[in-house]
Amino acid sequence: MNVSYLSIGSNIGDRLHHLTEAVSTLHGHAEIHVVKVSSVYETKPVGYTDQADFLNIVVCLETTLDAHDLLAVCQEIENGLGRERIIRWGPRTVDLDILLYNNDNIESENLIVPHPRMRERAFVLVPLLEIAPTLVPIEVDGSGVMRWQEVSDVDNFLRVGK
Ligand SMILES: Nc1ncnc2c1ncn2[C@@H]1O[C@H](COP(=O)(O)OP(=O)(O)OP(=O)(O)O)[C@@H](O)[C@H]1O
Ligand SMILES: Nc1nc2c(c(=O)[nH]1)N=C(CO)CN2
Repeated sequence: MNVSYLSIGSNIGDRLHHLTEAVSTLHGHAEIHVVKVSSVYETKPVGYTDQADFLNIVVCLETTLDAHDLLAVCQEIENGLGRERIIRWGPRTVDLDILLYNNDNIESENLIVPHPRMRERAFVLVPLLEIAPTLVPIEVDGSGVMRWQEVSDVDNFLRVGK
């Protein structure tokens, strides 16, 4: 089973409805099981700033789809909810980005994973931290390539004090 994390954002129309529809369509797919959904965060637009605030979430899912087929499902959901691509980083009814797919590094023409801008985006990192607090980026042997992996040995930690 493959594990993937997606970032989902919306800043047009009924933003919460768009997020809910995206999650329920993912979960309704025969080859996708949504495991965790973060809280909903209202965030200031990043990149192109002259647009409305976003609602953002991150979801964790298990899937038998490969990463490219998962991207196709994400794009079908975007199109189904009326996504139009007019301005780069501009307003959208819904946007689904693949952040991580297992521990894979993918660089194809239409898919880069881990998502190349995820480490600069608080609207990604804060909900990701909420649902995956032991997932950390670790550089592979000084190569500049980052792998996100679970830190080990946390099971025996005991939180003390506050
Ligand atoms: N990890 C990824 N997740 C989703 N799309 C990706 C990914 N890597 C590459 N892409 C490609 O990026 C293209 C543009 O996607 P989109 O229009 O949603 O970009 P964006 O969300 O506005 O910007 P950003 O990529 O910075 O989040 C898509 O057609 C897709 O093929
Ligand atoms: N706050 C916020 N800003 C963005 C978002 C987003 O989802 N939330 N998505 C973008 C392109 O993926 C660009 N800017």
